[in-house]
Amino acid sequence: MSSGPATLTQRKSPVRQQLSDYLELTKPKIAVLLLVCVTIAAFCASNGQPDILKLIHVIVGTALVAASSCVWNQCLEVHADRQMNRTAQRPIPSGRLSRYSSAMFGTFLGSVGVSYLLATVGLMPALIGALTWLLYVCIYTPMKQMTPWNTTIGAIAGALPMFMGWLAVNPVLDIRAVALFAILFFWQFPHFMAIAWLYREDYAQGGMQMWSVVDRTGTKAGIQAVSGAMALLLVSVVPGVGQIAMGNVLYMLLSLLGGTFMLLASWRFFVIRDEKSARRLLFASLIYLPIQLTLLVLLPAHV
Ligand code: HEM
Ligand SMILES: CC(C)=CCC/C(C)=C/CC/C(C)=C/COP(=O)(O)OP(=O)(O)O
Repeated sequence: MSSGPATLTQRKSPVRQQLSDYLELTKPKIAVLLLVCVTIAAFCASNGQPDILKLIHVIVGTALVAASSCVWNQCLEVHADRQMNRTAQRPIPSGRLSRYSSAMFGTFLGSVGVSYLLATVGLMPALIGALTWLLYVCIYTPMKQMTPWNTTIGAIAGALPMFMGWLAVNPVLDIRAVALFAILFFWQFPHFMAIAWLYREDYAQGGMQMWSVVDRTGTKAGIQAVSGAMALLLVSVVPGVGQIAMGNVLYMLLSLLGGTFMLLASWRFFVIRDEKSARRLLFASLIYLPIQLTLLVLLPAHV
């Protein structure tokens, strides 16, 4: 006799389920792109030749601290996450993991991560890692319930790991380091405004004060996306300035092209504001960033 759909679907063993729940808590997809950014920053800071051991250390340390911050973010947002379709099935709100064990896991990852950075790549990357953790967990996370300006703070936390990658291999931040930070900072506005629009009902349900919630017409989210994309276009050209070389000219031209592509997708979203234009903008943002980062490593001759 058939015992129903449970026999048809492959269930994970309890141990595998727990492991995948702990992994899910760390938001691994965001972490991967963040670690690509850290790697690019280390390449740019060392004219394409980073000390490989230091690079590995900063990647491992940043991964641990970023994972910890994501775990703690979810420990603090259980009630809101339970109200939102997108997040209700996460390990803590769904009851698969307890808040206590998750908090212990997050604390463990964070302490090991900061100590590891301190021991392997020095004070500054460790300090920025700890500061980023505090900004994301203690300021951005509660701010989401208070004001739409939360995204600006979240974007600072999202962009600071660029400095961690840079400082792991070069003690001096220069204009290119600031440009890398600015590229990642401004990129987050089109990236997130598309998401904020797509999930506006969810965010409202969870009490999150996003621009798409406080202004239900979507005009303000659209303006934030377009303004972010404009600033992104401008700052993305900066790393090519400084030398008249073939690579630099090509870098600037391709950056202008990529920036225009992001600006057009943001503008289209601002004007149309429907599901399709928002999905396209989100997709464009996820394609644009790795390409722009690759250009940064390959093309400009560094002064
Ligand atoms: C204000 C800052 C940011 C906010 C509020 C934000 C929010 C989000 C949200 C809610 C999603 C899930 C969308 C979905 O489920 O359809 C997402 C996806 C994603 N974000 Fe962000 N993000 C921010 C910054 C960043 C940064 C700094 C990175 C990495 C450099 C990043 C990388 C990604 C990636 C790779 C995805 C797609 C992964 C997936 O499908 O789950 N984000 N972001
Ligand atoms: C080194 C270190 C500590 C790095 C951490 C930086 C980090 C994880 C940046 C991500 C940026 C960000 C605001 C993501 C969205 O979180 P969200 O809470 O809005 O997403 P959610 O609604 O899906 O939970």
